[in-house]
Amino acid sequence: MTDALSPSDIAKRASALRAAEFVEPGMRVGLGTGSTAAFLVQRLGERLRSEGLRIRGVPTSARTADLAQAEGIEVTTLEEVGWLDITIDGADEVDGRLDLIKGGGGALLREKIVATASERVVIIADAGKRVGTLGAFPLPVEVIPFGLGATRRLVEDLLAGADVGARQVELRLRDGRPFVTDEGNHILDLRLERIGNARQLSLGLNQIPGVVENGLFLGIADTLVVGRPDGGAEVVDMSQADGVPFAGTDNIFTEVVD
Ligand SMILES: O=C(CO)[C@H](O)[C@H](O)COP(=O)(O)O
Repeated sequence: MTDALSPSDIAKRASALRAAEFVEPGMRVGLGTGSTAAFLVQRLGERLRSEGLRIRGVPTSARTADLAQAEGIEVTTLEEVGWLDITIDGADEVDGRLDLIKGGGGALLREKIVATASERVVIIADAGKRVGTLGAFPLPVEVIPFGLGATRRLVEDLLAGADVGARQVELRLRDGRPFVTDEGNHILDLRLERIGNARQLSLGLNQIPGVVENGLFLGIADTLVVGRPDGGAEVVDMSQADGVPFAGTDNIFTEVVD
């Protein structure tokens, strides 16, 4: 029922509906996590019922797995299918190079594994997720519970020497207790003034023992579908930029769909 949705949810849904058109019969599909990805899973369920669309879905979280199963989608594992034809997922921030911050929903580890094991990665979002520069959204970092205090201190030390300006490291809580990911880990949210060199920061974080993965998705997304509150969507495709992932926005092919 579109009428009951907020303008932002209508835009999220519009992006998901457009991206669902990229899914073809027989595909192995990575299914993202979050409210935008939930619209995608629902749409794929509708296509299954109306067109008999048969796909194999690899969910990036337990909640997406539950939703996909409820929609009648065949749920499998990355081990089972080996590689994916397409992954469609949301994001917390997207910049002009289609670099992302993800992990607001705490699923960044599986999301990054699934996305990097995909021929094509399509990001679905409302316009509010588009930014000039990544970094206003707190950067999630997944850490194992063992030695959490020491890992946190090493993360703080890294940030002290990085081009991030003022910084704060927070352990993500849920109901007053540390948030636990599907992999049994915790999340540190890094509130940063800026992300000077995203690639360097990502590499530095991942070198710290105890850090499992961080929410910077650099050079991973191929296509961005931005939904609008009027129900239309814009497709921004990096594959049209001569395969150069960091060519900047000038070379990016943009298609507006109403
Ligand atoms: O990265 C994610 C989960 O880990 C989500 O894709 C991201 O948080 C966006 O969520 P939503 O679609 O609800 O705005």
